[in-house]
Amino acid sequence: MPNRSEEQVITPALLRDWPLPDPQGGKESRGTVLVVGGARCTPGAVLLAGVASLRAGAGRLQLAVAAESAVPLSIAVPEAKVVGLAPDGAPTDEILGLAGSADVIALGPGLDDVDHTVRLMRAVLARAPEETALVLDAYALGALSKEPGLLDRRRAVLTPNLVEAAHLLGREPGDDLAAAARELAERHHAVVSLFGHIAAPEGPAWREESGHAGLGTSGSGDVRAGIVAGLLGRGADPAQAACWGAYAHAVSGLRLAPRYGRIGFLARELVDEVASTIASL
Ligand SMILES: NC(=O)C1=CN([C@@H]2O[C@H](COP(=O)(O)OP(=O)(O)OC[C@H]3O[C@@H](n4cnc5c(N)ncnc54)[C@H](O)[C@@H]3O)[C@@H](O)[C@H]2O)[C@@H](O)CC1
Ligand SMILES: Nc1ncnc2c1ncn2[C@@H]1O[C@H](COP(=O)(O)OP(=O)(O)O)[C@@H](O)[C@H]1O
Repeated sequence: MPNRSEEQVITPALLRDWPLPDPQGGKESRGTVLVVGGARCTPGAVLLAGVASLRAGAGRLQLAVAAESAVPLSIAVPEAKVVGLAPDGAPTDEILGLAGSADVIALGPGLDDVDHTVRLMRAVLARAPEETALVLDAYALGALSKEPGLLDRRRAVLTPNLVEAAHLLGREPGDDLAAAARELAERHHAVVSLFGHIAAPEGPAWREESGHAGLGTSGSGDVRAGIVAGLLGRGADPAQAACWGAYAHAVSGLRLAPRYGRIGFLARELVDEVASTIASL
């Protein structure tokens, strides 16, 4: 483990020495991921995150989205169980039931109202057992910036982009993203994955160096959050899921470059590369 002031560079060798759990049983042994998000105009964010979690190895997938999108989404992702949110974004009993039994809950992709998200998170987290692993992304991070107590020291990975990091920090993150990731990890007692910089609340930190401009594409953050959720589902601990997830996200982009160049690929194309990127290690 590196000391608290140093970042360890994430290389294939480092990851090979830190192997992912390789559950040998059926899908039950690789965890159930519940993705809660998808407001009226952005249901696709949940599709990206959910399918990415399966590509990263999750056993089962459940999606909760704006009610009007539930049927089309269930057809677009036949691998998932899909349930609808109430019109004001409130969780239904059905969603709370799923939250009570999921191994991993990814909150935020595609939500678009911070107050609705605070309410939704409060209800979902009240129902989720303490051992449930969490991934907070997008508007779940906006909700956390308003109510820092929401997380309550659970096992969690936060995956902010730079805008979300600014909301969480209460200022622009500036040039020292390693320090920003560390500050957020300490403040929220959670693993933070910020633009290639990963910090654990206990002090260790890592740096992923294959990130590039092509990853800055609509929906890319949703994919990254989904990969981390899938890795947690198959049994990785939060720091391991964040490090493997940052690598799998960035290298999936590099693998698309021969076809599209370094920019211009789509977030959904990243999803298609995730399983083989992970398997290549
Ligand atoms: N904008 C787009 O074209 C797309 C958005 N998508 C999803 O749609 C949602 C909105 O994304 P945008 O990038 O448009 O987000 P915004 O530009 O509206 O906000 C960026 C971030 O700022 C934070 N925030 C916003 N209002 C806040 C407030 N009042 N208090 C505290 N924090 C606040 C949230 O954490 C939010 O994720 C996200 O959940 C994202 O996953 C994706 O589905 C892909 C397409
Ligand atoms: N130029 C870049 N270099 C390295 N990583 C990047 C770059 N652009 C984006 N990323 C990575 O991809 C993630 C998602 O990109 P972003 O444009 O913020 O998408 P979203 O709005 O979907 O969150 C970022 O949080 C970061 O980890």
